[in-house]
Order: sequence, then C-alpha cells, then structure tokens
Amino acid sequence: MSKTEKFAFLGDKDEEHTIDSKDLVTVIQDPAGASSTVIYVESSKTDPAAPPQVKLSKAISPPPPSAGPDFMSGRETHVIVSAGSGTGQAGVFYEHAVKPVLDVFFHGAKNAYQVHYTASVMSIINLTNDIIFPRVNEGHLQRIILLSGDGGIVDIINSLLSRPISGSYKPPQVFLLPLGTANALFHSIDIRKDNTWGLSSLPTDNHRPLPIFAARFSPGARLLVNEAQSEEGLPKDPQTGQPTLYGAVVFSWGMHASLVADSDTAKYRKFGVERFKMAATEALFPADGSLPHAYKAKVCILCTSPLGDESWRSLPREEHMYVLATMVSNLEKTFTISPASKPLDGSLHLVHFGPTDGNEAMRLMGLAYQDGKHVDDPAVGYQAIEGLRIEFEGKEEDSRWRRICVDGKIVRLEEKGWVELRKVDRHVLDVACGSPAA
Ligand SMILES: Nc1ncnc2c1ncn2[C@@H]1O[C@H](COP(=O)(O)OP(=O)(O)OP(=O)(O)O)[C@@H](O)[C@H]1O
Repeated sequence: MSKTEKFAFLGDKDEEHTIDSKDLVTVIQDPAGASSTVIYVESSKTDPAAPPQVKLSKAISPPPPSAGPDFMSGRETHVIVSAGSGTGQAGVFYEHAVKPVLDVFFHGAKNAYQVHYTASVMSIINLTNDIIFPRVNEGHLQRIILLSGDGGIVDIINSLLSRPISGSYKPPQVFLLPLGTANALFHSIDIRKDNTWGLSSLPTDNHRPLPIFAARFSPGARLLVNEAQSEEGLPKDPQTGQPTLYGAVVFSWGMHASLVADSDTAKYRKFGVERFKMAATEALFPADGSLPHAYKAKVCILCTSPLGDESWRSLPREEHMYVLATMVSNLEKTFTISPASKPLDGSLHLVHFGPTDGNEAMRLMGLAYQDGKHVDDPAVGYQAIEGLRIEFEGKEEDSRWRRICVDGKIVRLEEKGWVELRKVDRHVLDVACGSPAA
C-alpha cells in the first residue's frame, strides 16, 4: 500500500470523509446490515512515539466491509495490558484504542472479553499458568491480545511449555500490539506496515505458528530479577528436568547481553529504545579509557551433515565481543540484525565478531541500522545455524561477563557453566501476521 493511498467513505449525514489508508483499522458491518462503522486511527501530531487514538465513523457507502459482523465469535478473548512494558503506555493505548475497537467488534456485548492488567513481573506467567494453559490444554480456542514488548510473549511461551501438553491442546492465537521498547517480534513478522500499532491485524484471520528455540543451562544458572538485585532458579523442562528457557527472538552473550542487562532499570527504561544505545556507549567506552571487555569462553556451532549426523564446531577464536543468535530479522524497527531471516521462517542465524575498540563496535552496529549491512563487513561472521553452545570453562572470574540474554531475560552462569541453544520443533502458539500459512 503506497504512502499516498487514500480511503474515502460517505458518512451517515452524507458528508464525505477521506483518510490515509495507513490509518485504517477496518470497516465493520453493523449487525442490522444497513450501515457500517469505519475504524481508523489518528496519530499524535506532536509526539511520534505516542500511541495513536482510535476514531469511529458511521458510514453509509464505504467499500464492502473488511469483516463481517460475527468474526470474533468462537474464541475466548483475553486482553493483556502490560503496565511495565516500554515507557508505560499500554494502559492508555488500551483505553483510547483497543477498548473502543473491541467494543465495536463485539457490538458492546458485556463480558465478551477479559482484560488483565499486569501488577508484577509474575502477572503474565500466572495468568497463563492458571487460566490460559488449562483451557487450551482442554482444547478450548483462545485469542490473546497482547499489549507488551517481547517479554510478554516469552512469558507466555515458557508458561505454556512448563507442563506436559495434552493431545487436545489448541495453540492460542496471539495478536501482538507493540507496547514494549524494542518489539523485535512485531517488527519482524509481516504484519501490515501501517500506522495502527497492530490494530489492523485484529480482524484478520492470518495466523502462523511461532518458531521457538530452547536454551538449556548448566545446573547452577540463575535468572536475574528485580534489576539484578535478586536471582531465581530457572524453570525446569517437564520432560528432561533441565533448567530451560524458551524464546522466539534472541539469544546472546557478550556485548548485546550486557547492554540489555545493564539498561533494564527504571533509570534507563524511561528513555525508550535509546536506552540500548546509552548502555552500549557506557560499555564500549569505559570511564578509565580502557578497551571494552574481551569476553572469554569456548563457543561452538551445531552442524548437521546431509545424513542428519550432528557435530559441534568451535568458532576460531577464544575471545569474543558479540555472539548473538536470532530467529527474527529486526531487533528494533530499524535495527536489522539478520537480513536473511524471513518472517516466521524458523531459521536461526548467528551474528558474531571478536574483541575490538568502541568506535569499531559502534561502526559495525551502525551498519545494522542501514538495512543490515553489517553482515557484509569482513569483521562480522554471519550464518544460519542449528544450535550454539557456550562453555565458560572457568575463563571468566567476574560474573558480569557470564550473563546470557534470552529474549530480554538475563541468566547468569557459573564459572564453569555452559548453555546450549537449539531450535525446537513444537507448535505452542500462533501469531497474527500479514500472510496466511504457506
Ligand atoms: N505492573 C508491573 N510491575 C512490574 N513489572 C512489570 C509490570 N508489568 C510488566 N512488568 C514487567 O516488565 C517487563 C516488560 O517487558 P516487555 O518485554 O514487555 O517490555 P520491554 O522490555 O519494554 O520491551 P522489549 O522487550 O520489546 O524491548 C517484563 O519483565 C514484565 O514482566
């Protein structure tokens, strides 16, 4: 859809309206069938980072409605409003955009959907464990409208996989509304690129399975919580009993994991996506003028032969700066970490480079903001992989260099700890996207 494309309709007082097509959420046929409601958004004129507001207009002669009157029926609907995500705008977006849209979709019916506001880091996990999982595991169809960043989806995945799944299990449909900081998954799936912050995906029926990975950790690995002031044991996989985290976006160690960890504080969060660059600058240009840290561990890539035999091959260096595996193309809207990744294609790509000075690291990362040009730079390794293994072997005494990032969660390993990452062939949930399953 081109930038200048317009959408015109005639209001119920015969007045003409013309809006930008990128602002259109949908057109809903009213139950009686005589008229329709055109739903569109209005973006803030002063703050481009502010969520848009929704406008509703009765129309007597729009083009044929995009969605029939009862397209929302047949699924239980949960709306999750993650108050702690991003710069804390999920509540306002729910009130000014999501609620008015759902009230039209459900024709104002009472109790048509349940709204859950997060109150703590455990809220989405508890909701999934207590309400969503039991229902989908009994075969009930569920729709989850998720106002959060990538952390919301990773909490849902890990909770859904924390117990054995029954034969009746029905993967819930998740609609991502990008209220987090980076929103990597949202920006990497081929959702309509418009101004509606994901609202235009709500009336569509295009869903695809979300590819996931598993990171299995050595027994002493600990999840850092509460701005790293506390630590917890990791969830154990119900089948293997091993400490395991599932993810769908990114697994990293080195510079990326450190800057995600260091910037996950209330102090940094208020700066939105800028927080990553601020933390990167601090890490890459230490105050004492020294070079950035050279991260030490053995890093191996999982290779499979054409006959399916597996072997692990070491990266040809013992010190590293950037080691990142990802299932998505974009870690932020304009930060294309893996240009070869296609939406929801299930590939896992490794991006890595060795120790260097702050300016060179900034240059390489700057290329990622130019449509992923860093992968063409000779200093950067880039390839599709099946898995990755990091073994510390006692090479890093200071625990801050042993932090691993899984979709924004930070895990600290023991001095001789290890972690192994692999793609997982499990269909846990579907995400709404722009094109139907192939
Ligand atoms: N009311 C709350 N109180 C405390 N923590 C909360 C609350 N609501 C959400 N959280 C936590 O805040 C974090 C938000 O993570 P999320 O990934 O959704 O946002 P983000 O980190 O800003 O975005 P992204 O991961 O896309 O960069 C999660 O750890 C979540 O559990």
